[in-house]
Amino acid sequence: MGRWTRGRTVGRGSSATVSMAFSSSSGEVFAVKSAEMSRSESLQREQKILSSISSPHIVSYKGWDVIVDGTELVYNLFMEYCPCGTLRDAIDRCGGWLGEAEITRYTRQILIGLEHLHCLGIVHCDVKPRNILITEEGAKISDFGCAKRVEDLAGPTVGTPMFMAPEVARGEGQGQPADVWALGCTVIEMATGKAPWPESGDPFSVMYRVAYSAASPDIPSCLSDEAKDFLTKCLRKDPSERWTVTQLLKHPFLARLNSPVSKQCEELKSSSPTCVLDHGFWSSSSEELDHDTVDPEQTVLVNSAADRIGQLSSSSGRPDWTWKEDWGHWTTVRGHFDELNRQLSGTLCGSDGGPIGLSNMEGLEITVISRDGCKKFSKGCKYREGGDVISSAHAGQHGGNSVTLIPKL
Ligand SMILES: Nc1ncnc2c1ncn2[C@@H]1O[C@H](COP(=O)(O)OP(=O)(O)OP(=O)(O)O)[C@@H](O)[C@H]1O
Repeated sequence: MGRWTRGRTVGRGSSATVSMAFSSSSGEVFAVKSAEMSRSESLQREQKILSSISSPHIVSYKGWDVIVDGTELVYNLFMEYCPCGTLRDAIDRCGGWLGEAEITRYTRQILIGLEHLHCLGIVHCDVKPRNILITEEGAKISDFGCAKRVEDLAGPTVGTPMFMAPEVARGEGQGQPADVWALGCTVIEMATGKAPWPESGDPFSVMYRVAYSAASPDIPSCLSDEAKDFLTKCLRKDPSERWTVTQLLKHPFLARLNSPVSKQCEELKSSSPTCVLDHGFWSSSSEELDHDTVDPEQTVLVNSAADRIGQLSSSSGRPDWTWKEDWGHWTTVRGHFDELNRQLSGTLCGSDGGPIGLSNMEGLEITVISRDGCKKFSKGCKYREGGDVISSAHAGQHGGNSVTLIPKL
């Protein structure tokens, strides 16, 4: 990647921090996922997997490096920057659930990405809306920190309780059918705004229920018959009976790409707040995870033997679930962005390549580049809000060009 500059933090997970970044040599904007070298094992595993795959529906790999930060070595994984956030953010922006046409489109795109992975003998192991990124080209699978090759499936079980297939929750194995189950759960979250088992409480109860009860996730009644049938094929309890991604890509549900949103969902949507997409990508606030509670939608690492779920199951010999200590949380950038965007609309002027006036901004030095040509327009502009807030912005008065501001650190 050559010389590059770190920008605004756009997300934090349990293992790493993701920031925007900017290449000084090419002008390219990309994302960098960073972890201290001593805690970068999962990031390095992610690098190995991501560097071996290429699909329009998987986030693109751009390289890696190690840098010295003070006394620490930091491992960095570079990938394409996805400016529209995650699928969970998209659900929130649209008032809490998506219409069936959007669900169909995203589901097909996720399946295309999964088919590529599965053909290469890789299991993602943590498919969920928070790990699907949205770009202008649609949905892209991201976060390969839990991914495994089928020949290495013996390692610890990983995943997110509410999206775990029964065989995974029982500790019996985590093959490609587990990704299909998690895709079914993702469809449920797109349709209802909630992951399956919303009433089950803490993650241990969720996993116990998934593993040992006869219950299946509720199929949203607002979905069409084709969508419901698609879900039943994803959510078969026996992994050997679950459809494969290749079979699912041929399911009639996905042939209905231009179908109207089902009536009940349409009614629900029309009685909900206006879709905030109308107001621009970054105007809504995102959900912050509560650090003090264990969130069943958070990725967990499940080690060996039998304590916690064993307490719930009352019988011995059941698997023990050990959680990652460091839960991480989302960083909200949108409040800052809104302010930044307003200032930009008022102050940007000139045409492509011409001068840009940002004179009423003070504080952080920034570089302005266009998103289309990644061309530098101006250096040393000042941004009033302070901090390293920078994200993509739409500058209406700048010939309709989108511009990206990169902090000069
Ligand atoms: N390429 C990207 N472009 C834009 N934002 C991204 C990108 N990759 C990640 N993010 C943001 O950073 C957040 C954390 O990234 P990611 O899920 O990969 O981290 P993690 O540490 O592996 O998380 P987890 O706790 O699920 O293991 C994402 O949810 C998303 O909001």
